Amino acid sequence: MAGVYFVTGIDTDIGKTFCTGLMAAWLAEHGRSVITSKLVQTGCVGISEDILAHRQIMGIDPLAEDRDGRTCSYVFKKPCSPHLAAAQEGVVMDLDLISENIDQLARSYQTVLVEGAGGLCAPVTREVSSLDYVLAHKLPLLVVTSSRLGSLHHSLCLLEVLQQRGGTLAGMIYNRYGEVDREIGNDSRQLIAESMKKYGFSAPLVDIVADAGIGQVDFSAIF
Ligand SMILES: Nc1ncnc2c1ncn2[C@@H]1O[C@H](COP(=O)(O)OP(=O)(O)OP(=O)(O)O)[C@@H](O)[C@H]1O
Ligand SMILES: C[C@H](N)[C@H](N)CCCCCC(=O)O
Ligand SMILES: [Mg+2]
Repeated sequence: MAGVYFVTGIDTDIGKTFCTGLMAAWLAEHGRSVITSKLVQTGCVGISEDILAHRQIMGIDPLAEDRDGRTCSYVFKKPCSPHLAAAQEGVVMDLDLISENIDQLARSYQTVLVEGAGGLCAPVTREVSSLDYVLAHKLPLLVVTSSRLGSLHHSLCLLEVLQQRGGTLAGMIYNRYGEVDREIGNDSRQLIAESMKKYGFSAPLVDIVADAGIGQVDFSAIF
């Protein structure tokens, strides 16, 4: 399906950038025109480091849209939540500018994958969370979760809040990176799959192994 997807996660550092790059590479490999975007980047200067990582995984150079800031409207130096990083630099973010840039990308590409900052409920501004933004723009969600310890709690909270707030789940990605115990990893996956059903979500749950390359992934259940 074509369109704009919001890639979020159960937490920061969970593999959103890795999985976004892989999904974009997979879509391109399957003939789709695709671009990635980053809602807001913190922790670097210049071109968003997450966008650069997406391009590396996609095997392409940075695009004109990356250099002119259309794929990431705001980049802040402090490696923290966007609301604080922006305040530190005296910037008031214009969320309409962000969505105008995303809309513009969607006019030129079949699929736009927008990576969020942090987990789904993390703040973008002091008032607006990623989830608020996603619901306001009716964006389907691709949620990265993982087999690492602690993911069960975060995953079940996310599913509960998504059900309550009425979000659209297009897919869950089960990132096996950092898995230390196969039995725990398999059981957590099973429990997350059962919980998705319990909360009324029929979206696919797609596995990603550590260091997965394009030949080891299949996102056809999502796209
Ligand atoms: N399946 C994987 N195989 C190999 N490395 C991985 C995998 N998943 C994540 N990583 C690595 O783990 C680290 C954190 O992942 P990543 O940067 O994708 O997280 P993130 O959710 O995008 O974080 P942020 O909230 O900062 O955007 C990175 O070094 C990334 O390359
Ligand atoms: C700097 C870091 N890698 C992320 N890009 C920002 C994570 C914000 C998380 C906010 C929080 O949930 O406390
Ligand atoms: Mg990232």
